[in-house]
Amino acid sequence: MIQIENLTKRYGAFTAVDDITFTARAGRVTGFLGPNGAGKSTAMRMMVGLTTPTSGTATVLGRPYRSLPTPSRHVGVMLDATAQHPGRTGRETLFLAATMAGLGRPAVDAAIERVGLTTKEAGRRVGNYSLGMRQRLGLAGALIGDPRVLILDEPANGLDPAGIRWMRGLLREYAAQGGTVLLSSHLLHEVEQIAQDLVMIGRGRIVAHGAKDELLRAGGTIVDSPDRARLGAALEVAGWGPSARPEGGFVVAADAQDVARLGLTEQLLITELRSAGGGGLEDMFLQLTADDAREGVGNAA
Ligand SMILES: Nc1ncnc2c1ncn2[C@@H]1O[C@H](COP(=O)(O)OP(=O)(O)OP(=O)(O)O)[C@@H](O)[C@H]1O
Repeated sequence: MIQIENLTKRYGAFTAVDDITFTARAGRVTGFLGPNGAGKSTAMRMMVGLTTPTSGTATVLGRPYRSLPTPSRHVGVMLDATAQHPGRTGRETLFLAATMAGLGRPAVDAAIERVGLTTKEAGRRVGNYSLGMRQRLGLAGALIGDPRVLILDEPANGLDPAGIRWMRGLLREYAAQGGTVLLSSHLLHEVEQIAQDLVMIGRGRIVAHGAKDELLRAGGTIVDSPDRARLGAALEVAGWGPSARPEGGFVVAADAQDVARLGLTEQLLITELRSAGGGGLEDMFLQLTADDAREGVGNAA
């Protein structure tokens, strides 16, 4: 479990992370989502003791990361997959990580196998790796000590669709066995498929968090009928704040079942009824972060 309480980081007058509080639970994959510059990396660096918070606390398995004995046996961390030494082979890189964790060659072999690098690839210099291979190597490094918590900054970056599917399987299985996974991304659809819980951050602040399914439901329901005028009026009366979609029909803040029931009572033929789903969440995400996207602005000098 990772517990973040009122965590804040200021650089001079600029607040990179602004009083965030959330918990990433064991047995779940938590997606940490936000546009570029939202404060995800800064928050993650504070979680693993690389950046000192201005105020607030971050604990992993009930303790500050820095006070964990042999941290990599408890928490697997991948913050920047491009930071690995280009002159070392993948195997050498992992051997160093294993040694620091007090482990030997079998742990290296197991990690290489777990992330699907071939023996030949593991023997190549990291400088010649593709970004996707570096991500796999980074993940192998994070997993080497068989930790109960994983903290991964943009782990899907550079992976092709097959690679993303593979990683999704690996992380879901890891969580299903009781592990805690916190992973960041600026791409909603990437996280949406992996995570069960979401924490959305914009301009250093949490703008929404909770179970993904609940947030998706909050994205609303799409409904349409050949008698749109009457449908619109009925939805309005029901108080579900219908908004007309350019492609036809309405998005409403209600469950599909409630909307279907309304159709029945009002004797309206419903020809489309579905969750706004990922689209709804994407809209919500963009709306929530629209004022907060800070691409190229607000950085402390
Ligand atoms: N050492 C620092 N000094 C000053 N500003 C910093 C420092 N580190 C980060 N920042 C600023 O804090 C803000 C948040 O950065 P951070 O890297 O945490 O965002 P992010 O959400 O991880 O973004 P991305 O998706 O682009 O990686 C940015 O505006 C960044 O420029």
